[in-house]
Parts: sequence; structure tokens; C-alpha cells
Amino acid sequence: MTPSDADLAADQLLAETLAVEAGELLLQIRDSEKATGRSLGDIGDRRSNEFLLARLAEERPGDAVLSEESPDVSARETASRVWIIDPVDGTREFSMRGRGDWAVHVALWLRDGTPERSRLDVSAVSLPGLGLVIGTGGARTFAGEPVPLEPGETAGGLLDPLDDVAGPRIVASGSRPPRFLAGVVASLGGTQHAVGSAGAKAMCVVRGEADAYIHAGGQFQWDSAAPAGVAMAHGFAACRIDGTPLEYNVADTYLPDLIICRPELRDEIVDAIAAHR
Ligand SMILES: Nc1ncnc2c1ncn2[C@@H]1O[C@H](COP(=O)(O)O)[C@@H](OP(=O)(O)O)[C@H]1O
Ligand SMILES: [Mg+2]
Repeated sequence: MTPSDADLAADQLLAETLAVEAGELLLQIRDSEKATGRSLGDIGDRRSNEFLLARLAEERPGDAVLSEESPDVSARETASRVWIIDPVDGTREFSMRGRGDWAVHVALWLRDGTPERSRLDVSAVSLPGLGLVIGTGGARTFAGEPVPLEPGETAGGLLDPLDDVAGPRIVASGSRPPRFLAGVVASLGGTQHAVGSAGAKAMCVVRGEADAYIHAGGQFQWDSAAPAGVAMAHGFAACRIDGTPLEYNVADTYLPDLIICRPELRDEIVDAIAAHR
């Protein structure tokens, strides 16, 4: 049965609320814990995961959950509602105090969701370091103030000011960029920028700081579900690097590559990747 608008709105509000609350918890952990580096990242992953699982069990006890930090259960494959969460995306950057390029991902995969949106009609990405949450309807601060998403209005973003940069701005992993990326960026006449976290990179595109996010070589469903859901809701293209759709709640959690970009760039990027792979 297709979910009603009221049900979708209630789920969307929950997704955004949980992404904000987990983000606030992570900021508090980062401020108060003595741990550094990998151990700080482990504490953040574990505590944010425990928090999100407890809140989902309370608010939506009948739903299945697929989390980066919990064992996968086959029951989700036959479920009609599956929350796909990444309690800290960009754990490495989270553990480097002062950085803002990390995120909390909360998406709800709906069997009866919109196929063109990979059934991720309900999605939220929070960027706790920037105090922002971006959902399918728009962006707001953690305090609830609406934030415009138009290009040029993204004060306090993740990239350096790029006024003098011509051509498409492509964001990619700083630690594991796709091997073909330099060739693709050159053939698009663009520039390459390193940003941590899949969610943070996708939100650079949604907020107009970048024109495309390209990844290949490894990733999992939770890394891209909420970012892709938010991007598609705002009219951006999201697909595999060969142009095929991103599929979620399939048995294999491995989903190694993606493109999230302005819709008019999609075909050109797919063609450039095919030429450089
Ligand atoms: N080659 C690879 N294999 C597996 N996961 C990868 C990967 N490259 C990136 N990722 C995951 O994708 C997310 C974004 O990575 P990056 O910042 O390098 O772009 C990170 O998620 P987590 O921080 O949730 O583990 C990272 O672990
Ligand atoms: Mg991740």
C-alpha cells in the first residue's frame, strides 16, 4: 500500500530528529571524551548506533534496521520498511577534532516507495560540525532555523571559496579517490576537491558548493542511502558509475560506487567514466 503523505511526513520528521539528536550526542562525545584518533571514532560509532537503535525501537518497533554498526539480519530483506543508518559517516574526520566533514545518515527504505528515488522517499543527513540537517524538504539548523539551499547562499560550507574556479567542481574521497578520477575531471574541464564522508560530499552538491560527487572502489548501502535519498528529493541525479540505478535493501550490503550530481552533468560524467575505467 502506498504510504500516505501524513505517514511520510511523520517518518521524515523522525528521520531528521534522529539525525539531529545523534549529531548532538556526537558533538558532546567529541567535547567530553579524552580519547583521540581511532578510539574516539570507535566510541562515536558505538554510542551513536546504540542511541539510534534505541530510539527506532521506541518510535517504530515494527520496522527493520540496517546499520553499519550492527549485525545484518536477513529478516530485513522481506520487510516493507527498513531504516538504513550510518551512525557516523566519516568516522575518520569525526575523530579529527575541528573538522566538519562528517555526518549522520538516517534513511527509510520503503517497499512501496518511489522507484525513481530508489524507494528512499524518507531521508535525512545531518552535518553536526556545521549544525545543519538536510532532509527531503529542505535544510535547517540544529536549532530549527530554515537554511536556503540556493547556490551562493551556502555560507559556512565545507569547501574553500571557489569564485575563481571554472568548470564543474567534483568532490571525492580524500583517502580513497577513484583511480579514474583525474582523467574524468580533466575531460570534464573541472576541478577535484577532497572532502571526507559520503554524506558531507553529497550535501556539498545539494547545497550548491560542488557540482558532482564521484566514488568507486568500495562502499556500503549505509554510506550512500540517506545522501542519495536527499539528493534525489532535491532533483539531483544519483546512480551507479555505469548509469544504472542505486538499489537498496538488497541482500548484498556492498554498493561500491556512485555518482551524485547536477542532473545535466549525469550523462557526460557516465560517458567520461566509461572512457577512463
Ligand atoms: N574503498 C572503500 N571501501 C569501503 N568503504 C569505503 C571505501 N571508500 C570509502 N568508504 C567509506 O565511505 C565513507 C566515505 O569515505 P570517504 O570519506 O573516504 O569518502 C566512509 O564511511 P564510514 O566513515 O562510515 O566508515 C568510508 O569508510
Ligand atoms: Mg559511512
